[in-house]
Amino acid sequence: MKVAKFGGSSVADADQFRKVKAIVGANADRKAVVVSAAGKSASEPIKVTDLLIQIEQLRDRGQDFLPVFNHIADRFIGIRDALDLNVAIEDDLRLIKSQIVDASHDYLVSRGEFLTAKLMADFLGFQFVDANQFMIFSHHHFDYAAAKQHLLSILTPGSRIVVPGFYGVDEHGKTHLMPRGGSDISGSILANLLDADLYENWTDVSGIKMADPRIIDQSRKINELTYEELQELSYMGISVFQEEAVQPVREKRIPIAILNTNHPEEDGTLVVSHVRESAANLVTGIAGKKDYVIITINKYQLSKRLDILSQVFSVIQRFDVAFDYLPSGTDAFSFIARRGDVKDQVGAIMDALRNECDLDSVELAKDISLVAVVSDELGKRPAVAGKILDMLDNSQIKIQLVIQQSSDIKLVFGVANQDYEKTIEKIYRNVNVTEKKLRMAI
Ligand SMILES: Nc1ncnc2c1ncn2[C@@H]1O[C@H](COP(=O)(O)OP(=O)(O)O)[C@@H](O)[C@H]1O
Ligand SMILES: N[C@@H](CC(=O)OP(=O)(O)O)C(=O)O
Repeated sequence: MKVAKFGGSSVADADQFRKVKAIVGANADRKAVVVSAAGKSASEPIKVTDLLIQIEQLRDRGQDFLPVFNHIADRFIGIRDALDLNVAIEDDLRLIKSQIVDASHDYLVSRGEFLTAKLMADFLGFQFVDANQFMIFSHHHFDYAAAKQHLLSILTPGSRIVVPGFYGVDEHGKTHLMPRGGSDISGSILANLLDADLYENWTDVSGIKMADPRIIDQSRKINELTYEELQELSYMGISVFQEEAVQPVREKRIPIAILNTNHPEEDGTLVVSHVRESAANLVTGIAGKKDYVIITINKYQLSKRLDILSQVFSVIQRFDVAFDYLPSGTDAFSFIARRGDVKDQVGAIMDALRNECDLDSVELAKDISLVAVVSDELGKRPAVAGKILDMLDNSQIKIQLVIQQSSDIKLVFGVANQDYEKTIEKIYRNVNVTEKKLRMAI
């Protein structure tokens, strides 16, 4: 059997619902469907999830949230009426409206998936199974054993189900929201629980492109890639698949197919444990994110000074800042974090490091982008990394740092924010032009 997850863009309006029905109806193996909340469409510039977040913000500021709520309600009633469904969605909307004043963040923001799944279940003629009946989290970890037991008690032989993505329930019976993009995780967990043969992830692009299609027009599609490569690309910013959604299917070696709801006839991307020789490229994908800050700590023979390292870490711990990378050398190490995670604490962190730690110097670099080149080949053939560095060396882009972990499949460059798009473009064009030459040279 297959688990099919449809993203926000695939369920944004009645026309998209019809496409989903055609896809699901085309293969009887599609027995479990997971949906996100209605997303952006030509006439709807804001995802329902973001509208729900707006409601929460307005509520917390004591402002009127009803116009935003009414807009959401009209969207769902509009889809219901356009599809001629019998679901009494007004009852659900009335209940949600009455709960807004006291609702938790997780409960309120999860309602988009709940309402979308209710409509989709009716439209497909499938059983609606609420995620709070079996997506059980215990102390922030997913409880596979309990979840499977609950799910099996709900399913009847031959049942076909629709499940809302993005949330589950915690050990206290409260709604547990996953990170943004979390319906991908729900689908992956469901595929694991049901031992699916395939996890289909339906979105608005025909597979994963080698580089962000918003930067590289007509970017080449990745036909096959490994779970590990996908995880690295997702971590580094491709929004098409949530990073934490890889592990549940990887564990059971369930392949993932990334497919296009608007063009179901097109081949997508297949994610597997091992890529066929004929499908492998020297560089699988390029991804990145803007707006990092880098704090570099310098101290003579730092690698031998555990006392100093512990002073530094106690400062970092006090500010409770998540970091993405921690490259180190003999006399220095850098602490690389997203600007959003550091917020406005950078000045205070720098002061604390200078005042409380016995360092030679502390440096700060802001407005840095990280660009990652991901490929299984990097681990196998280190010369590929050298060739890519050569290419950038000739391109007038100032590389501020390079990170390659030993057995890694990823090479990360730090560049100024203003060089972000140019760096991706340079690597993309050069890799494509020289792929054949590189193959011969190595
Ligand atoms: N390398 C890439 N390949 C394909 N899509 C990408 C890539 N990087 C970023 N994207 C973006 O990811 C989007 C799909 O993800 P998302 O918006 O989460 O879809 P959905 O609404 O289906 O969940 C695409 O529209 C595309 O703009
Ligand atoms: N609706 C949630 C969860 C999700 O997975 O959405 P999407 O499939 O549209 O990325 C979000 O916007 O984060």
